[in-house]
Amino acid sequence: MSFLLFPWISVAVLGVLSYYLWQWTYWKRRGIPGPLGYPFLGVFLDSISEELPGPLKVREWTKKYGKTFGFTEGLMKTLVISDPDLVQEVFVKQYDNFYGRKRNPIQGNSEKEKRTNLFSAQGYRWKRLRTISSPTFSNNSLRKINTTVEDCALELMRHIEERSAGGEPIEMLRFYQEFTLDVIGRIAMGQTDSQMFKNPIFPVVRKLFQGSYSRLFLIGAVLPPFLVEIVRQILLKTLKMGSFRKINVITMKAVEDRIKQREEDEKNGIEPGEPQDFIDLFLDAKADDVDHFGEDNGDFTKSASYTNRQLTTDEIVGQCTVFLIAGFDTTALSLSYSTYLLATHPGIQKKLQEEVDRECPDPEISFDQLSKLKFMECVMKETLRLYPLGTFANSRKCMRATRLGGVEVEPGTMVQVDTWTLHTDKSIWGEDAEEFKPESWLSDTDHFFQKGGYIPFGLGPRQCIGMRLAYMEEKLLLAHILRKYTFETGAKTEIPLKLVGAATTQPNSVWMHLKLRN
Ligand code: HEM
Repeated sequence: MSFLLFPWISVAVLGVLSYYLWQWTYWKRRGIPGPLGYPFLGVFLDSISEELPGPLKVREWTKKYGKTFGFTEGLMKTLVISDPDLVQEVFVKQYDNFYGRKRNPIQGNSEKEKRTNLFSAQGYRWKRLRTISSPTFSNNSLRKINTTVEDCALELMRHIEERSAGGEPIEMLRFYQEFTLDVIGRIAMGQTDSQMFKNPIFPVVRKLFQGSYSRLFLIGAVLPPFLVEIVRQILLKTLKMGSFRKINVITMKAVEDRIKQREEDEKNGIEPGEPQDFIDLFLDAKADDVDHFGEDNGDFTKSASYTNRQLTTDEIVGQCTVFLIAGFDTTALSLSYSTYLLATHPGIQKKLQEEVDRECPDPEISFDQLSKLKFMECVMKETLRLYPLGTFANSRKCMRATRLGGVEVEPGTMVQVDTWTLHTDKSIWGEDAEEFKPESWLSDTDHFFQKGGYIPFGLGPRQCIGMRLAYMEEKLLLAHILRKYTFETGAKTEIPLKLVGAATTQPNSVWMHLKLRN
């Protein structure tokens, strides 16, 4: 019997191998330049190499192959772009052709999962989640959580005071991660008080962003489709995805507890008060206009199971979890890069301190005072220009055949922006594009707003939903720190920063002395 099966198995294996080889030469056959890597794997080994973080490797390739090039990782094919017009085309003008985001198959099928989230969902499901979630990040909602965020900032100040009292330097990235986790824990995961430096999920969350785990995760790109689900289940039970599960369990409990508490309050005739956090806001949220979207293509039509105007418990857990994952490291990194740039540009730091002293004279810093910190905003914008974050998210999946700058793009092709190159393109930013010059955001910024030229939070309908929250957290914390301290570099500070990472880029460390101001 096995003898009879042999020819069929051989044909099947040969078929799979030939298909992999055919895909490996995909861009070459179309005359698009790019790194070939190895047969079957494409550039997968470069993606997991520790030599250079992924986004910086892509920047090197742009230098070599130009502003449009392609690469493959197993069966996944990616077109990389760094021309602002093409970015605008993909993210805005041709949004209907590119409404999915690049995803590794090991992340599962966002169409089928009960607990999908805003980051992974696409089509109608994404639109519904986005419509329901958007009010949660409005000025009105952020104003309500300003006190909680300030509480977290003041708690971090206590830890900074303790740690810096003897003149010891502080590793600021670690401190900022404690702050951002505390904020998300308190506004999206049901945490009732500060857990700074004692939160049991801190190592679990941090692990998600560590290089070795991120690299393992990338393996899904090169597996044949029939193996993806098997490997996914193994990873879910063991490594990185085990961390996802722990976070999900904590959030699920918080949401269920809140639902029970609301039911009990209702039974006892207690009037619902002001929403305390995102869980309350999500439980209250309704999308009245969700079925009035006018897309004329089939992808946005409602599937029977997701027409509910309110979020299901699973969806609330999905949203809160993704806010933790999308908001924890990004905001902490942005604060770390700003800190480094301020310490290495003392004149700019002084100017910022003067603004903070002028605009925030009271012990507490109000939501309205934050909007007066214009120079602070320039510092944050300029930081994200020089050190863009989460750049892997600045990607789209082609959903229907189209053309992009003369290149035919087939459905299933991923389009990735090389944000690092875009943000220092001399034709947009001038000859001193690599320099830190926040004051230029104060003056005529028309040339900065070349459409598609500056995308720290992405662009178009899928732009980062947490942008205003991130700015609010950063402004509040930096204002409190800079009123009291000046950042100074020391022997342990790495200058220039040593950048590490796999799918993301982060500084190896950001050691700072916090010198008390007179
Ligand atoms: C400095 C901090 C942050 C940076 C630099 C950042 C950056 C980004 C980028 C580049 C994208 C992709 C946008 C696109 O595809 O057009 C994104 C999407 C997203 N971000 Fe952020 N982010 C930050 C903070 C946050 C925070 C605090 C949250 C939530 C609490 C958050 C939640 C999300 C979500 C849910 C998406 C997906 C949006 C969608 O597809 O509809 N981010 N972010």
